[in-house]
Amino acid sequence: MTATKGLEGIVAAKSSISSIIDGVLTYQGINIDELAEKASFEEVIYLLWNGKLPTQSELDKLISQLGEYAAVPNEVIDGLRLYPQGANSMASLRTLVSSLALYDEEANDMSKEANYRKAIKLQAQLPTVVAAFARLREGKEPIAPKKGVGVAHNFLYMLTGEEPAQVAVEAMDKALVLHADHELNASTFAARVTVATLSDIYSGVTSAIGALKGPLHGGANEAVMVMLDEIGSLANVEPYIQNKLDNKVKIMGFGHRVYKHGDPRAKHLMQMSRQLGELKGDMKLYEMSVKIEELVTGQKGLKPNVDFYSASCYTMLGIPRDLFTPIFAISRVSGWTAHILEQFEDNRLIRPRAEYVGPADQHYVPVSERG
Ligand SMILES: CC(=O)SCCNC(=O)CCNC(=O)[C@H](O)C(C)(C)COP(=O)(O)OP(=O)(O)OC[C@H]1O[C@@H](n2cnc3c(N)ncnc32)[C@H](O)[C@@H]1OP(=O)(O)O
Ligand SMILES: O=C([O-])CC(=O)C(=O)O
Repeated sequence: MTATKGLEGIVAAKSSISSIIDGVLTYQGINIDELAEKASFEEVIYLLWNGKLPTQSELDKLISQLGEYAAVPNEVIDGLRLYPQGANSMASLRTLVSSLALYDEEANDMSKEANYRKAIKLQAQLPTVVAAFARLREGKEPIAPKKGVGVAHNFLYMLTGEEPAQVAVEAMDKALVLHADHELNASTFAARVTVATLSDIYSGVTSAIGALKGPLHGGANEAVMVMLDEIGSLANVEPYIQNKLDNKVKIMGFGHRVYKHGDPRAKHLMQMSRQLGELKGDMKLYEMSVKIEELVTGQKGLKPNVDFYSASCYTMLGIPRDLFTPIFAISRVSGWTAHILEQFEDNRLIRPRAEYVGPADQHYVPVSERG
């Protein structure tokens, strides 16, 4: 038995949800470039869960169900009020999702219908709890979700308490489409491992949030913004990045386990970053990002991934940087739940082996005789 570090190249599941073949990403066989330009996030959610694009009435029904389930139990919000000041946003989201399960009477109902309903609830409620987290820590009361609007619109509304600009809704919607699913990424794998024990969907999503939090995965979008803030100006990009590269420090938002010639989602976010900069009349973050890309790609051959340009986009939408990874979760919960439902359809416990590299032929030594 020989271990493959990081399971690189190991095919660990069959899935018909999304694919990455020769650097091309599809959701249910539809190229991400097409979906980014044409699909709404709600259409993508339906596509991931049902394997086909919705008809108008199916789409209307999903939007209405998302609106119906978006309010969260008061107890969950009351619990959130007790979280310590300065609590980490992803740790808070992890706890919030776990606590949502406590107040869902069907949390442990493993029927197909209940699991599909819980997928809708999770998709509906994540934006609500992220917005409530963001408001409460600023001393503001949470805003109740609206009915009949899409996830992007509702999230921005609940965050700010104001009707969001159309351009902001469109940008957020596209970002949600681009982040929705990605084959067997680390958080999705964590979700599938968890539910393959026949644990519940909330446990699967809680595991996934824990995995997404790390800076080698979803946490990289916040880390990119930390870097941009540290750099501070276009003039400082070159000395800052050169120093990191010379010292073999990883540049957040670059590289990918699967894509070796570039992440197809990055170009859409790059374009969005430029457009938002133009609209704002402030190109600083976009220009800094382009300069970083020139240096990192030029010297290391590493290309930006989905997390790189999303950082400048979200900042230009006025979103605090520690909400970037929770926003990733608001989108990816569609993919996590699709994978969980797929796992339940044809489940088998996921239990790989380890290559033992510890000592052999050891014996118990009484504590009094240990050196
Ligand atoms: C949504 C997502 O999860 S997208 C990924 C988000 N993560 C990031 O942006 C964090 C930065 N990137 C990385 O850490 C990596 O590229 C990962 C985690 C995404 C992929 O990792 P792996 O496939 O395991 O590659 P690994 O970390 O082994 O890197 C291979 C080599 O490239 C280098 N490398 C990889 N990424 C970077 C980077 N961002 N900056 C500088 N060097 C890098 C490594 O240092 C390593 O060099 P070495 O062989 O000289 O030691
Ligand atoms: O697939 C991966 O390893 C990481 C990634 O890009 C994602 O989850 O979107």
